[in-house]
Amino acid sequence: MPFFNKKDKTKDGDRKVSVKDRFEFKDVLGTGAFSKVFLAEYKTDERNLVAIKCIDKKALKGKEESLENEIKVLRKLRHPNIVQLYETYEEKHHVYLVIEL
Ligand SMILES: Nc1ncnc2c1ncn2[C@@H]1O[C@H](COP(=O)(O)OP(=O)(O)OP(=O)(O)O)[C@@H](O)[C@H]1O
Repeated sequence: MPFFNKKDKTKDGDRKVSVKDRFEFKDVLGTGAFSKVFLAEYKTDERNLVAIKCIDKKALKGKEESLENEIKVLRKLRHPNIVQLYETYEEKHHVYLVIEL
């Protein structure tokens, strides 16, 4: 499932960087139908807080295309009233959307 673009496939040497390498997860901000949303902090910049939507791939089954479309649209949107999608990560069991707080 190509949920992330080339720019997001950050490599640290030969190892793909995981979302937990880059962010410290804090409180739960809310829950959605397929996801849990966490407050998180970039490990490299402690002042930089984001929301990370953690989507369970199992719960998503059959609706992957809708998520791909949502990601495509969110990547293009730039509007003061719409939270910006910064990065996406895909791991074995989850897709992570790093979103403006
Ligand atoms: N960028 C954000 N900043 C702060 N809180 C957020 C943010 N995104 C989501 N939340 C919180 O997490 C809750 C769930 O968000 P989510 O986007 O998953 O809702 P949903 O659209 O119902 O979910 P789903 O896409 O799984 O159907 C929201 O109601 C809100 O409280």
